[in-house]
Amino acid sequence: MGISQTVETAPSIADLVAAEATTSNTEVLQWVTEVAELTKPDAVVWCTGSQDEWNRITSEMVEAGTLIPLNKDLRPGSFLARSHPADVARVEDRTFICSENEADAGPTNNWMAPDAMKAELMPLFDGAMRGRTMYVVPFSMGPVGGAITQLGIEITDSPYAVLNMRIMTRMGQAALDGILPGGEWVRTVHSVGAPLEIGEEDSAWPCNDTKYITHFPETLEVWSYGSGYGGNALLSKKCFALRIASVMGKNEGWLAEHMLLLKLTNTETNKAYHLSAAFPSACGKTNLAMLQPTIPGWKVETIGDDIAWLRPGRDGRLYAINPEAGFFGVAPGTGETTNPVAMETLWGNTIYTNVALTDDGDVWWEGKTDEVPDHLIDWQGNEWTPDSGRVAAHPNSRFTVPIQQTPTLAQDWYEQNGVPLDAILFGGRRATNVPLVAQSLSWDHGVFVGATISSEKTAAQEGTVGELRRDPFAMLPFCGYNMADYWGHWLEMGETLGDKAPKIFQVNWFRKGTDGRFLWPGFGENSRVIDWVIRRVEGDVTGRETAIGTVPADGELNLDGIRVPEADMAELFAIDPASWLAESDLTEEFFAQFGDRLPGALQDQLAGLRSRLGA
Ligand SMILES: Nc1nc2c(ncn2[C@@H]2O[C@H](COP(=O)(O)OP(=O)(O)OP(=O)(O)O)[C@@H](O)[C@H]2O)c(=O)[nH]1
Ligand SMILES: O=C([O-])CC(=O)C(=O)O
Ligand SMILES: [Mn+2]
Repeated sequence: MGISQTVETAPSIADLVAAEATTSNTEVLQWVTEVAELTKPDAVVWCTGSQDEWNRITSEMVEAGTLIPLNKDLRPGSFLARSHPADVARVEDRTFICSENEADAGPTNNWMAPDAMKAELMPLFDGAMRGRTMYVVPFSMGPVGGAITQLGIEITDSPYAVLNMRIMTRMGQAALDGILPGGEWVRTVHSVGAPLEIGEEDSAWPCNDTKYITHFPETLEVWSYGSGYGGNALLSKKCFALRIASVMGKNEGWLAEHMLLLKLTNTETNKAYHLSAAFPSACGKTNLAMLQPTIPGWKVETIGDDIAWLRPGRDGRLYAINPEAGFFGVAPGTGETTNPVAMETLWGNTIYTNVALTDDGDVWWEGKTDEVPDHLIDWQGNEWTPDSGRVAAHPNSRFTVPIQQTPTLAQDWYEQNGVPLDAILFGGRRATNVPLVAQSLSWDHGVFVGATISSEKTAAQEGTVGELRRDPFAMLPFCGYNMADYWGHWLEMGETLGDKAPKIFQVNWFRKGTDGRFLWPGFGENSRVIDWVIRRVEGDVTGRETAIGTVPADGELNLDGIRVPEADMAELFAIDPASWLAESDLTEEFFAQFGDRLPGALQDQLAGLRSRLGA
């Protein structure tokens, strides 16, 4: 039903909202009505998450030219979307934490006072959905009713966002029914910021040069304007599940983390372990989550690839869930040899964004196959041949696919109350300095290690690829409050967990030789590192203590069946005190910006490191 129909008594916006409403919760109805009155859409659709709804929206988008259906025999139920060439990644400089007090956002976030931000946003949202349909998308992060689960609603004028949300979350009626009067839920609003005049033709990827990704942690709201790209538009993901949830967790005694989650089973003893790992964007979470061990003795199953919520359980251990229901993964570099599990997962029902199209209606990206096709349509819709001199797929091109298609999915993904964690890994992309693996000397030292992670920039955020930046806990762009308070919260969690706390390790798959090649083969071979990690957890190996942590002693890392030259192995574990001292100076500078909010325990850890390095 549209308000553009020429009847004398055009229905009011409130009527439009109420007519199709699938809830009687007055708080929800009132909020949806307010947003509709502000944004002035032509129509309102309450999403139920049904297959019919999916079919209808995909057909409409194919007709509008926004989605290209892929060859049904090769990729059933799958589509390609090409974004605007300037709307391809998260926009961190346009991302704001709008807490009442600036100090609560901390020095690593852009901040604006909530009232000031709302005053800036409201004129933009006023009429932003004109000529478009407003979708009301209820979703659950985690199994509905679970101990760690949270609920939210995204209002969006992007059907692309709706389809992605249906894959990425438990979206639909059950989530809406779970929102009880007076209950806690997160309100998120998204507009591509491209209202249509009557008769104006739409573009395939509407967006706006002006972009705002704004978070209001005190009122549990997200307002996102101007971008259709995943991390900016799928508000369940980085906006809610990390930025807002990290604040909820701080207040309620849990943690929202940029972590993959996996289950490991020792095939001899049948004992199961759970491990989470925080690596910055495009630094290997999806790959590790789908690890295919190259050594015998381990079965690896996937639980999550990007976000984990952690909460102490009744038995005093730390429990984790993957709040999401799909993967929004980096396409380039994903291939049969690097990540066969992902390739199998992608058999169908997938939305591809900014990859290349083959002549037979399939998708391609750099690294998908060894041989490069002779002809493609590139991510911008142009003819492409291998001598075009440019990439066929955007470096941050992505696939969105339901987690349930993963052949290695652990039954634990369905666990209402999560899985107990045995180990936590922190990592980054470091060409130098950081060894392949090192165990932290204590929980506090582990928090220090997490707090001081730096990594080379990737294509997942705008900016210069390769530049080294601090990315504490891989949360630099995702922590919704003062990072120093966040470290304090982690330190407190260690006190709460005591000797039931998971063990903390640092890893680096990306160390390079002077010739620029990776020293470690990575991917499936990372199982050798995980194997050592679990043997440390069990106390089966002693390791060798160094200034920066405990590394495998000679012979402890299983290298059966691979050939890494001895010189490379030595370089992978080389710890150069001079460069670590130089790094300590940078850490001191980095810490200084937090002033007296920096927990004293981290200062102590820095002093301890320097003294172990012989300073
Ligand atoms: N050399 C090397 N490259 C790796 C390894 N694991 C992953 N990569 C590459 O790193 C890139 C990103 O990997 P992903 O697993 O998609 O990264 P992610 O952390 O899930 O990224 P986000 O979805 O942005 O959070 C891909 O190009 C991978 O091929 C590894 O062990 N060694
Ligand atoms: O948020 C996104 O757009 C994709 C992602 O996982 C990341 O960048 O970490
Ligand atoms: Mn991520």
